[in-house]
Amino acid sequence: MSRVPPPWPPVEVETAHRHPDAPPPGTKFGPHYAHCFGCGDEVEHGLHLQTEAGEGTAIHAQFTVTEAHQGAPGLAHGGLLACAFDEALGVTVGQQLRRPAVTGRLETDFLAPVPVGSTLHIVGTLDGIAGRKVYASAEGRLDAPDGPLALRARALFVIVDFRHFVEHGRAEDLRAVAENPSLLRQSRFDINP
Ligand SMILES: CCCCCCCCCCCCCC(=O)SCCNC(=O)CCNC(=O)[C@H](O)C(C)(C)COP(=O)(O)OP(=O)(O)OC[C@H]1O[C@@H](n2cnc3c(N)ncnc32)[C@H](O)[C@@H]1OP(=O)(O)O
Repeated sequence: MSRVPPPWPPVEVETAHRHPDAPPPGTKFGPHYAHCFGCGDEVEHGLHLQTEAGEGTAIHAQFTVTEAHQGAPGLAHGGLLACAFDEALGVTVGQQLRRPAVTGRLETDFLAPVPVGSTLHIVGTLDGIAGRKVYASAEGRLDAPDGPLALRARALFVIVDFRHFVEHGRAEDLRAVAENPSLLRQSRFDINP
């Protein structure tokens, strides 16, 4: 079977520039929502993905695979690894463009097994923008920023209005955030960037 992926981005795009207010390289982001499975600090067995701004549109992310993340004995579950890329790419789009966006499509190439105890180092970047469609991709390496390549991912994010979250979120969770806004750990996006 050929491992040559189809052309990327799949449509004609404009260059995606980092927003003038995007945090400078080296800025650590911390979780965006306490109960986010990808980064939340109140999710006991979540990924606790750590993210930091890189150069240009890059975001650097990492997480350590624990026993709670297994699929096969001693190996990370593939869906959890895809989740880490969804989160890392979501932060790439959200922080570098300063626009709310959701994943429309995510594809992942699993190139090498990822054992429990290893730390996955992910770098995500923006690849282009076409209207509301934002294309981004990432690579994940084992145990060091220049370690063996274990995964690649490509994603389409679709820019949405904030109403998306209010209209679709479960009422009791929205209420909990309204009562305790610090559950959203980061300041809101510019609505009109
Ligand atoms: C302060 C800063 C804080 C930062 C914090 C960051 C936190 C980040 C946390 C991250 C957490 C992790 C992130 C998460 O977990 S996000 C959660 C997971 N994702 C979702 O729940 C999204 C569910 N889907 C939807 O809500 C809708 O389908 C959306 C909104 C995506 C589009 O519905 P909408 O009705 O609005 O628009 P549209 O249908 O006209 O589509 C628009 C365009 O897009 C194209 N299209 C759509 N889908 C696909 C597809 N599959 N393949 C190819 N193309 C696709 C479509 O053809 C069209 O193109 P065109 O016809 O215009 O050419």
